[in-house]
Amino acid sequence: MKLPQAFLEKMQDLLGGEFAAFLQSYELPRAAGLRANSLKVTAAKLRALLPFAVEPVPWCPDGFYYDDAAVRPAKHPYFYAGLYYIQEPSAMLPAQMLAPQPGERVLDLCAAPGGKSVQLAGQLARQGLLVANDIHPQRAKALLKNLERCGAVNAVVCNETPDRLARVFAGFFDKILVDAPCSGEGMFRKDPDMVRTWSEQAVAKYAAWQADILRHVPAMLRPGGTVVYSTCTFSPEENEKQLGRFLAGHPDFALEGSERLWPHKVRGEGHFVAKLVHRQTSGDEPVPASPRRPPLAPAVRQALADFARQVWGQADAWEAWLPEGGTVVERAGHVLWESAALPGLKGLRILRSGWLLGTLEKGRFRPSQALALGLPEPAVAEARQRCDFTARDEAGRYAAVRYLRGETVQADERDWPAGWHLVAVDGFALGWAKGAGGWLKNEYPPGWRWEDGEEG
Ligand SMILES: C[S@@+](CC[C@H](N)C(=O)[O-])C[C@H]1O[C@@H](n2cnc3c(N)ncnc32)[C@H](O)[C@@H]1O
Repeated sequence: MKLPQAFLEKMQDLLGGEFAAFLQSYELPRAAGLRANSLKVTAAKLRALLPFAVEPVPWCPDGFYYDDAAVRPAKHPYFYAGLYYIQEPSAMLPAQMLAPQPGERVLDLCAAPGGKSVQLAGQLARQGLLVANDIHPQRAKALLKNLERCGAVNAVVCNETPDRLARVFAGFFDKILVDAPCSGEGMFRKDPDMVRTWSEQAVAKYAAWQADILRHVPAMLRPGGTVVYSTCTFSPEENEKQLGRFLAGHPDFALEGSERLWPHKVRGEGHFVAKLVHRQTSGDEPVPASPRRPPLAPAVRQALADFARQVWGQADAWEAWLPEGGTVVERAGHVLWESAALPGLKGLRILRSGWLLGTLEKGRFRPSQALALGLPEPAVAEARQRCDFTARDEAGRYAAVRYLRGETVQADERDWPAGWHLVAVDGFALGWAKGAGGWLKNEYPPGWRWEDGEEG
């Protein structure tokens, strides 16, 4: 790989005697990883389920290496069921260092496409609140889909600038992750395009962007809160020097620790991660008040009850799936569960304010893809109207892939009752199908489908 001369000179200065080993790491294949989604499966269970070999990532208990020359984990029904997220192993460290606890309020400020957001949602275990934001509109859409696929029910997805977020979320978050845009020097092996766009001016430009993003972080943190700052680059201007300037301007913060992951020392790409804690100097400040949410209209409750009776045989089954600490609201035909902790979001660009359960069509409830993928395990197991696939044998796996492609549902030949059926693979929800005339109609949404032309 041809690397820019100015980059090599900088790295030689930075690494001294280790420079030769660092250069040699560019001759080695990059490390590929995936992480068990703890909202759906434990790492041990995933390892037992996967039809290919994986090895543990030392710094992340849910993380695994796989051989990307031999397997394509994104082409498996379990990926579509959200059992794992494909993530570069070093990128698993920032959320580990932030270590949110269930019930906390967490902001992922630069979140798309969402690897770390999904990890944070797993750590929160359906309790508390995750606000996942990205400034780029298309990337924010990808973030939403990844969070939905992984069943992150307590996540709010925004497409905002940090300063506009800070106006709404003053003193709100227990923990904030700033996975900053950067010059990507640590990704040269994974993404050779980053080499082409690298220049010393680019490093300076990113350093200025990062400072501008960091500037708004203290205002959103509660007194005594924690911030993790991470990049996938080596340049001190974007890492230690960046934080040095931040700390000089914010004496109420302290650096609790930092780590550099070097590709010649670990099985992973280059990363920098630092943890900053706010030294509580004043009492807790009041967090923004949540707006009162009107009670759900009786007609909406009835529509939910009719749907729940159809799928689970019980009208109140829907209340059991909901996470604690929130309410169901209806907005312009969209039925959502929202966290009670959420302040008023007026004026912000919000892609999703909570868990989209479904929509109302002519007074009837139509379940969303996010509902299927966010259902807790018992709700999947207890669904009476359910169509099961298995990925444990080739024929079953092929039938599941056909469903994911949006083709005719290849279910066993029984007389399928009318109404909604939850579709699952080996006990994990994939989506919905609808019974009509004894058959099942495929309701897997077009934007989620297994792409044509790809093997099953
Ligand atoms: C390194 S990537 C984030 C990767 C992500 N955390 C993950 O794990 O998938 C940086 C992201 O920051 C976003 N970004 C850039 N400037 C931003 C800003 N001022 N505010 C919020 N997001 C920003 C970019 O669109 C990009 O998606």
